Amino acid sequence: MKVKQVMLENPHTLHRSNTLKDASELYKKNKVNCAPVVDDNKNVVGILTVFRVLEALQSGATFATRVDQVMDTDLRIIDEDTRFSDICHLPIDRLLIFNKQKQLTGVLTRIGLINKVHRALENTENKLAIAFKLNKELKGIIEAAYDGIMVVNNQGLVQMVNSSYFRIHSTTYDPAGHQIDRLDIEEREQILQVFQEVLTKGQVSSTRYQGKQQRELAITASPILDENNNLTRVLITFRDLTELNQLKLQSARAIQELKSLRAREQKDLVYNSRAMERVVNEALRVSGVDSTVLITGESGVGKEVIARTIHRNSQRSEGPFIQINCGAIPDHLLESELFGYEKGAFTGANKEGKPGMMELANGGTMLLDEVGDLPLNLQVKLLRALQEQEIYRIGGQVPIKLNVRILAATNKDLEKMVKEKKFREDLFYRLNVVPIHIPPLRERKSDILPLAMHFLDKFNDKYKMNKHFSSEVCHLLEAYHWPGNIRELANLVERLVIMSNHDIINTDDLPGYLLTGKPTVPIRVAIDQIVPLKDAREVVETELIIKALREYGSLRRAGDALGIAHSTLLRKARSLGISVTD
Ligand SMILES: Nc1ncnc2c1ncn2[C@@H]1O[C@H](COP(=O)(O)OP(=O)(O)OP(=O)(O)O)[C@@H](O)[C@H]1O
Repeated sequence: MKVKQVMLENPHTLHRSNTLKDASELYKKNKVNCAPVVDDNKNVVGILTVFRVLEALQSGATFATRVDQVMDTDLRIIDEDTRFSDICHLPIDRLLIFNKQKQLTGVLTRIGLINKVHRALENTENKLAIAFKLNKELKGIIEAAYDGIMVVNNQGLVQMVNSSYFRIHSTTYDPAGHQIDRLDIEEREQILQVFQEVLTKGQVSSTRYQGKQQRELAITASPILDENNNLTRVLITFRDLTELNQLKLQSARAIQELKSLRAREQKDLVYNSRAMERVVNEALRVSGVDSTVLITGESGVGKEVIARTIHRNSQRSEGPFIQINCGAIPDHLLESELFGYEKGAFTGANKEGKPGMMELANGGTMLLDEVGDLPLNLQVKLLRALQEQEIYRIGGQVPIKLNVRILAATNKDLEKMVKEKKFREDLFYRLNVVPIHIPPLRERKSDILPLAMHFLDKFNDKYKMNKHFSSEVCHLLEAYHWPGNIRELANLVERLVIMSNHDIINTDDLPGYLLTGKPTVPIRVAIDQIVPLKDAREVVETELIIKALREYGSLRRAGDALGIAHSTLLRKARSLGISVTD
């Protein structure tokens, strides 16, 4: 502390010709106990303290006595910038304080000093109280933080941690007072890393720590600077992501379940079997991402329905769903259907040119149905379009950027086709990013009745009817092996609704092949002589095949009734010498 901070500034002065009465009045009026004495030129010539006045009065002076007769002239002049500690041993009441220009700027008096010290003390006490309150509030805030907090000084000494730190670490071990590189905690390396980074770069640094039992922490270190921008401490926070991750997982599950419920509510998607539930869940899962999906399964199992489900539940649901059946469009038209063409691209082309299906699907989803029927030259073009996400119209020079999600469906064995070089391997892998296989209806029998009822409602509505199935019909529908899958079931139900004469659809209304699908009487074979097994088999097979062909009239239906593919039936019939036309 400097003298100028504790002196009495701009003191009132006495003129040397003033009397002791003048001096007493000055002291009284200004509540001081000394005054410098100046001459006509304002030069300080002495100093007069109350004590000196009393001494003088005791020794015979009167109030009329001039001050220059009793004042102290043995002057102690101190520079105002002198440190107080250097002069505090001197007689305080008699010190005159000058500035560098040798002008009187103050006096140092005991009373003044006491007053100043008192005021300073009061001030300090106030400030201390405020600081104390602030400190308490700050501690409260740090304690209230849900994140764990650790304060480390710039030497790496941990100064404090809050209670969330203990909660997050499930520990009572207090790291305060320990060096950061010697802490006995799992994520010491990570803490050290962010701490060092803050020290070297002076910036916030973060990292993650993946601990045992899926515990995950986000660790962030931030610099604390003093008023001169020097880094004094590092604040390290610990955020427990485990809970957050679990919440995320729970919300993802909830979304998934909601989707699942919504999908179940979708009127055109009926199922009850575990197998189909798995398929639908797979579809819902992939609907959240933009990957290519290859949907496989026999004809009529619901590949398109699943493709639509994926689209409807994806972020593209507001965009178009465009489907192209690669097997139904003649090869020479397929390219222009898929990619479009520019005006005048070929004779017969529309004058204005025409966008292809892929362009129409922009922002949405495109289903390449019967993708196995795509000719090889178009497979190359499709692959390029998928990889580049852009296409050229036929006759076009400018690429058109695409944002289309591709779904492909087939009832063919594409892997086999790849081996036979009928399908490009690279395109197969590009399409088969996520495979979804839909099992045939005969492998998910618990779906048959719900589907049959669904179609019954639908066609009753359509034809303004009120038909029902007899319980036997229900059994037979369930027992049948549905080679044409759901499409076949839908067609049959529509036919039954239209054709049956009564409100109850009974077994008489069913086609014969459905009745033989589940025999109502046990099979009996009449044997009247012993013959070798091989011959017996041939006889039985021949009779059965002839009977089936006669009854059903077509190879396919006869094959269905016998439970073999029509090609097998043809081969067998020929080998047994039965004449059939394919
Ligand atoms: N789960 C289902 N719920 C209700 N209807 C279904 C279901 N699955 C399929 N269908 C209906 O069955 C018919 C055939 O389905 P879809 O066209 O999706 O089969 P697909 O496997 O794509 O056939 P293809 O291979 O012949 O193209 C459609 O009328 C469809 O609406």
